[in-house]
Amino acid sequence: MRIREVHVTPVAFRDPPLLNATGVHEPWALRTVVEVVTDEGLTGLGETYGDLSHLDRVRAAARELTGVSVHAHHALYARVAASVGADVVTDQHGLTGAGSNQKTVDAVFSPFEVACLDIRGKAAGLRVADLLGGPVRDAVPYSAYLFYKWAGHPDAKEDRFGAALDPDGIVAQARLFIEEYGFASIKLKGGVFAPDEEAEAVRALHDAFPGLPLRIDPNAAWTPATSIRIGNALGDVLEYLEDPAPGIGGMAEVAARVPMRLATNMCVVTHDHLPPAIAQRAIGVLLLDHHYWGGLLRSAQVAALCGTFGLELSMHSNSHLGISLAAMTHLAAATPNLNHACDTHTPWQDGQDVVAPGALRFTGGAVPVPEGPGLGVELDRDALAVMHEQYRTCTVRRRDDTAYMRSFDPDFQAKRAHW
Ligand SMILES: O=C([O-])C(=O)C[C@H](O)[C@@H](O)C(=O)[O-]
Repeated sequence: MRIREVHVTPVAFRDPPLLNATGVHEPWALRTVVEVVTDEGLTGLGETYGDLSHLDRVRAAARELTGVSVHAHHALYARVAASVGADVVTDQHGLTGAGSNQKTVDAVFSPFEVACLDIRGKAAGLRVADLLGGPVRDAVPYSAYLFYKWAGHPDAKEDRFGAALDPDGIVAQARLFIEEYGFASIKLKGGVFAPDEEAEAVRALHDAFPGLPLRIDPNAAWTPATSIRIGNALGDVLEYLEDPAPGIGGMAEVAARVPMRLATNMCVVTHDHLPPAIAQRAIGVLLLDHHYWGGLLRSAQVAALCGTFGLELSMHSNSHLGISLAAMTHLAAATPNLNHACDTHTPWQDGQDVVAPGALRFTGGAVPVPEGPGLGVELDRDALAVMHEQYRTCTVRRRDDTAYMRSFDPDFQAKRAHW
């Protein structure tokens, strides 16, 4: 079964004013939907980032894939690598990679690989989780992914989540998420306010939801010294501390002096980062992400490596749509050594999606593995057209830590602490 054509469609959906260490989420989140169509008329779906340089690379790769078998994983990878201008190399363990361009190639390859697995599942009447070795859990637990947040942009309609700018606001947001989705663990995106204020919010969550596993992720905005201080102050409360300080060296310094494991989706994001991170004992938990680890099969290889080296596993997310949620759920369901609830931005989509409703739902904070063959989700073409039109016409597409944030609150930058 060979690839006959590939459609690449950039889309935009409303993203609320969530705050993180680099600024505020755009009013629009950008994604790219990939449809791979075979000579037998089967279509597979993939989803990836929507920024322009990545989109250009995905489009260039798409043009090179006609005629490749959907079963030819390595040939597909080689074609994508060539389109990015990288040579495929095989290391002493037989693992293929793309040398110094590997991170770029892996990210471009991912949506095509997911789409081919979707097709292979549809052709065989099997779920993607079955193709990955079979699910070891029927439903995948996700965490309540909390953000400090403005109430809403003055130009946008008010959203139902309201503002969260202090511990009370964060606890109220958690309550909403838990009531609606049943989440049984909580992650707070930090790096926005002073570390001690954020630690106070974590304490408030601990008091409000005793027993629920908690994490905070300041996206490497803290120095190692601050990370060590906050890590020790929250030693009795955190399940893990995510990316407190920058770099493998910084993380290793912190890891040696705090009681909990450190997790990352920032300092270990490609194969080359694993040996130094393991040698320096910089991390205890890897946040897997098939969007940049090169799709589902390559992520499963990384998961196995983590098992070998005693690293625990969780899963990372950026703003995403249902195709990615389905892919993440199949991967997590078929990963025996996944130890922690996965991240997802799904609640922040607030119902906007390119997949038809019904196949993906949260129950008790978990998403049951979709039942249909392949990914088990269908494209909603009307929604795709609307979101593509939004992409074509939306104007503010870039994070701007000054102008856009000042449009919410002229004093915001002055209020930001320096750590
Ligand atoms: O560290 C993380 O979890 C992320 O990088 C996920 C997202 O990019 C998060 O920071 C966000 O959406 O602002």
